[in-house]
Amino acid sequence: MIPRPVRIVAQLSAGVKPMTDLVLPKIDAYAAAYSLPETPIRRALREETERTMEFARMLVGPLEGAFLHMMTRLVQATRVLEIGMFTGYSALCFAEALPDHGRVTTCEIDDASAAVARRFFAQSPHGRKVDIRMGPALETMTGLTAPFDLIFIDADKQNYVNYYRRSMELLSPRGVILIDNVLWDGDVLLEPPPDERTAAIQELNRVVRADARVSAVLATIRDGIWIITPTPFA
Ligand SMILES: C[S@@+](CC[C@H](N)C(=O)[O-])C[C@H]1O[C@@H](n2cnc3c(N)ncnc32)[C@H](O)[C@@H]1O
Repeated sequence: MIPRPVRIVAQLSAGVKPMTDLVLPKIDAYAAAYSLPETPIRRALREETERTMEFARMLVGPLEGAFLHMMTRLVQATRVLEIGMFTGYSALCFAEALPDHGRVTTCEIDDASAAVARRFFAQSPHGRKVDIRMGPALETMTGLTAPFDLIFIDADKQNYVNYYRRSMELLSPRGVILIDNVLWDGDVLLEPPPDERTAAIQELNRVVRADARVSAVLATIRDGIWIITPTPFA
């Protein structure tokens, strides 16, 4: 068990900060209400996370969760890689969308978060599809073999460019990379960047924009999500 101060530093390094809402909460709630519904087990996980965990806002929530579920189906994924599991909400979104033989490999460094995730995965018929890899995600990614159909990057911002580069090596030719928080609460507009994490996200956005191997859309869902396919813009 990682001691609590270390755990807090780990979570802070994931890039938590008090978010304002780029999208009005009532608009987000409206969009979520008209989208794929949140399953009862995910709702219970979200509510427990909000009650018991610091930085519960790291969890993607119902609307982005519906988006992740839809993307998993659109690319007909069987192998999903997630960088940054937290209490397992987004991992469950993927698992629920995968066929029976599908698998989510998810990376996490915080034992307390993983303990919550394991408890909820055990209650879900889809939980057996989730393979948790504890430890620094870059090290885990080094040991993984391609191809993954969908890769979701949602961990420490300072490593975003490294995660993106390794993801491009692991991605299936028909796959998609999704990267979360790439508007960083609007701070991507600030020049000079106020801190290292903002600078890291600005750098990632420049790297993706300049990458001639991919087509990419920076979608303004929640805190901004890159949708990237390994197909050059013709
Ligand atoms: C934004 S949260 C993930 C939220 C999750 N995707 C969800 O929607 O429920 C980021 C997570 O990444 C983890 N993390 C931070 N640095 C990491 C690293 N180097 N390797 C693996 N996990 C890391 C943190 O402990 C945290 O739980």
